[in-house]
Formats: sequence, C-alpha cells, structure tokens
Amino acid sequence: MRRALLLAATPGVPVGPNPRVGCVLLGVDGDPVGEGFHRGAGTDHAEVAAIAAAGDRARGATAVVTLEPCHHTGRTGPCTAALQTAGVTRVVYAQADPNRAASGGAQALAAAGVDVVGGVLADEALDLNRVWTFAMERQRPFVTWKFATTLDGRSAATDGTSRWVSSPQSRHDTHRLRALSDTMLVGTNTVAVDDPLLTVRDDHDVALPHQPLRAVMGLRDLPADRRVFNGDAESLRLRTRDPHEALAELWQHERRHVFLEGGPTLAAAFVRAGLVDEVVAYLAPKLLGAGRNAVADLGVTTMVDALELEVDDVSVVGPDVRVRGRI
Ligand SMILES: NC(=O)C1=CN([C@@H]2O[C@H](COP(=O)(O)OP(=O)(O)OC[C@H]3O[C@@H](n4cnc5c(N)ncnc54)[C@H](OP(=O)(O)O)[C@@H]3O)[C@@H](O)[C@H]2O)C=CC1
Ligand SMILES: Nc1c(N[C@@H]2O[C@H](COP(=O)(O)O)[C@@H](O)[C@H]2O)[nH]c(=O)[nH]c1=O
Repeated sequence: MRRALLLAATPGVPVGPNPRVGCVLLGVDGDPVGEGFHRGAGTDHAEVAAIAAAGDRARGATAVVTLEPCHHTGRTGPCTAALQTAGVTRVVYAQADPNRAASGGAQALAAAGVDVVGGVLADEALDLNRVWTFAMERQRPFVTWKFATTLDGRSAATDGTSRWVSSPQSRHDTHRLRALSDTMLVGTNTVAVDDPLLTVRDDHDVALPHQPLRAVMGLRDLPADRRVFNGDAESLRLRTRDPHEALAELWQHERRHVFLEGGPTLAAAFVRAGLVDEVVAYLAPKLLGAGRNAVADLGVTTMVDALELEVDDVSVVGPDVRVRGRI
C-alpha cells in the first residue's frame, strides 16, 4: 500500500476533477507483477493501468489500491468489472470512495466472490485527496481564501492600488498554491481595478502549461479587453452575487478546489455564507493607516463574536508571515 500511495502521489497528476489513485498488483507468489496510477479524467484508472502492465500475471493476483475500486461507468468503465475480467481474486484498498456515483465497489466485488479488505492506511490515502474528498462529501468545491494584508489589516491603499502588498517571495508562494487549485475566483471590482491575469506562473513569470479556470463573480459588465479574458487560460463569468449559486455552477463545471483571491467584498460574502474552508493570509510588514480593509463587514460588532481561526501553519516567507487555518 505504501508503494501504491507513492504512485498515487506522482507529481503533476491527475489533471482534472478526479482523485489521485495508485495501484500495485501482487501475483500469486506475492511479488509485484504490475503497477499503475491515474493520470486524469478520461484516462485509465489506476487498477486498469496496473492490469495492463501485469498482462496474464493479473490472474489470481491481489490488487492493492489506494481508493475503493469504482463501480460505475463514467468517462471509463467500472474497475470492479476490469478486475474480475482480469482474474484478480483479492482486493485490498485504503479509502472508501466518497463519490456517491462511483461507490459500492467493495460490496459488488465481495458479492462476486472476490476477497475484499478495506481501510489499510486509509488516513494516508485520505490525506492525499483531502480536498477532493471534502468536495465529494459536500458536493461542492473546497474554497481556499487567500489574501495579502499589511500589518494594519489593509489590502489596498485609498487609491485602490495593491501592487504589491506582499513580497516577491510570497507571490511566488501564492503561484505554487494557485497551481494546486482548479479555479481562480475574484469579484468584478478586482478585475476592474487591478486588471489581474490570474494565471499560474513560474519564478520567471512564465505561465505553466496547465492553468486553472479563471472565474469572475458579479453582475456588472466588464470590458472584454481585461487580461483575465485573454487566451492564457479559460475564463468564466459567474453572473451572480450568491456564493452558493456560484459554487453550484462551478460544481457543474466539475471544479473541486476554488482559490478565492478577493477582493475584500467577495471574500466577506463567502465568509458570511460559511463557504470558506481554508484561509491563507500573507502579513506584510508594511503600514498604510488607511485604505481597504482586508475583508469587508462580517457583521461582527463585539469582540466575543470575532471569527477565530484554528491555525495549522505559520511560516516566514521572505519578509512576510504566512498564516494558514480554518475558520
Ligand atoms: N491584497 C489582496 O490580497 C487583494 C487586494 N485587492 C484589492 O481590493 C480592491 C477590490 O476589492 P473589492 O472592491 O472588495 O472588490 P471585489 O473583487 O470583491 O468585487 C466586488 C464586486 O463583486 C460583485 N459581487 C459579487 N458577489 C458579491 C456579493 N456577494 N456581495 C457583494 N458584491 C458582490 C459586486 O459587483 P457587481 O455589481 O458586478 O455585482 C461587487 O461590487 C482593489 O483595490 C484590489 O486592488 C483585491 C484582491 C486581493
Ligand atoms: N495585491 C496582492 C495580491 N493581489 C491579488 O493578486 C491579483 C493579481 O494577480 P496577477 O495579475 O495574476 O499577478 C490581484 O488582482 C489580487 O487578486 N496578491 C498577493 O499575493 N500579494 C499582493 O500584494
């Protein structure tokens, strides 16, 4: 299972809405005879890739897989059928499939006479697909709200400028985090004021080959020549002010992880709706004294009602401090 977990964690995969999955096939004498991992929606599932690698040696084999084998036809066929056709007689999996559409594989295999064991290193498998699992259980994308603020809690100066609050090191770090998501999200006013690109770029400011969707939320019309609508990545207008509606639409587009980059108005709307699942704040050692608050009104009027973060990481990034936590 540790080998299967390593395969699942292969960097750069999967591309698209699917989880990371790895599989090792052990032949009748217990030696590995094939292995595989999932590369992204529409490509072979890990079990099918491992079976292809094992060939005839899959007959009588044990499949060790990080996620319960799927039992549905999506873009590809059910792994339960592929395992049985290949003659696999035992299946050991880590995490039960939280995807309602694809679950039931363990039960189906057991009913067909396959020896099935679940839950082996389940926590490690879950950790690998933390965001995807959350999204599947809630049937909506996981939301990370990231913002950069001065020490006195400002995200822009009074004239609207915010380039830059955080240091180059922090901004490189942000691009690393952007790359982990499948959707960038900002409000219409950030597009109007900042004209952001919202792409994922490397340390030399070059766009990476795979880009998240760039979503802009709000009702107003925006000029077509804003950079967020250029051809560097896909763009989407979410013509709503309702965070639930926006996430539902993104879910329809098979989005699992939204990276909300502001501004303060949109961020407040998501916080008030209880739809921020992770906060990443970069605190820059700068003072503005006036300007835009890092987040707009949250309806909190007294200290005991302050929203508190359960902090799981505090790191120094260049001259800034990065705080990560859950509300
Ligand atoms: N330091 C940082 O990390 C960041 C700083 N900034 C700075 O923040 C400023 C822009 O922030 P801000 O003005 O708050 O803009 P936002 O990007 O939050 O956009 C606000 C607009 O979004 C639309 N909207 C969508 N959903 C809602 C909702 N639920 N409630 C209210 N409005 C909604 C409204 O416009 P509509 O009429 O179209 O519906 C609203 O005017 C700029 O100065 C920018 O530089 C921005 C991002 C990050
Ligand atoms: N000002 C500010 C941030 N602002 C966010 O980054 C967007 C610009 O993205 P791009 O055009 O792709 O570089 C901007 O519109 C806003 O959403 N981010 C930060 O890490 N640090 C900062 O100081």
